[in-house]
Amino acid sequence: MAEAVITMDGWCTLHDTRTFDWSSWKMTSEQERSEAIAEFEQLMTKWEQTEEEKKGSQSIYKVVGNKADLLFIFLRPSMDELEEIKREINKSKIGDYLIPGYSYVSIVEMTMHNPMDEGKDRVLDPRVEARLKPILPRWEHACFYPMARRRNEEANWFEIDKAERTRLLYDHGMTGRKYAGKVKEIITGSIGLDEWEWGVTLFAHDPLQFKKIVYEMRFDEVTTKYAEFGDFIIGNYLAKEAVATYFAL
Ligand code: VOV
Repeated sequence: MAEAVITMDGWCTLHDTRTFDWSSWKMTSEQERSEAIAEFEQLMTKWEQTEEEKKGSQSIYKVVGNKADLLFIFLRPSMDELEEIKREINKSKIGDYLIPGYSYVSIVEMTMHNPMDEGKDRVLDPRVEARLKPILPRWEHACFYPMARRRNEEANWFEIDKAERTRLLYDHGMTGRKYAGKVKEIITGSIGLDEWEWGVTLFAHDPLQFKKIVYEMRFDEVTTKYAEFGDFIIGNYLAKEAVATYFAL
């Protein structure tokens, strides 16, 4: 029987997509609209304070395709807080127009696969802490997709030797390193929490880099042999200062 790898787990994560009900919004009075926007900005300020206190992080993206209009990413120490945030949005005035769409629940994850880390106490390393409780980079673009490792007769990730899995992920990490400064990744584990096994959240200044890294990784053995992918979603960063403009008619 193959050995399970030890994971280190960090903040709980919610990817929450919403479609904006523009038709109803257009029928709403200007005063109601500005009150809804002001209340939403206050919510964002509250979330920012949580981030300043290092008790979580969040970001909002304007979704490019028609899968949704907005993608919210929230990271918090507990699932309770994530559910509370969702409820807070739904109860807010603007929540009346934010129709819930696809969502994904997972937990920031690092595995002990990296052979270069063998023997080191990763828990005490502040870089590990920063990766498990990440402050989302305010880069211009984000890309999210869920994925799983293949589990069929010819290729079963959960059956192969731990050393082999470490080798494959090491090679994967080497490909990833080429994108330092261009792509940042947050891997969240979702086994037992959502439909796939991992959520991949990528950040880039230039969205072309998403295409390049995902393409290049398709040639890594770990992806070629063992990766299955869900739907991709691409968004452009929405800063608090730009919220009023986003909702303006
Ligand atoms: C931005 C670049 C980048 C870098 C540097 C990087 C490095 C690393 C390292 C060193 C490790 C292993 C140790 C750990 O920390 O867990 C991982 C782990 C993982 N990765 Fe990764 N990855 C990147 C990027 C990156 C991408 C673009 C993808 C999507 C795959 C693709 O084909 O589209 C991905 C997936 C994953 C997954 C699902 C895991 C967990 C697998 C498991 O079975 O446990 N990843 N990853």
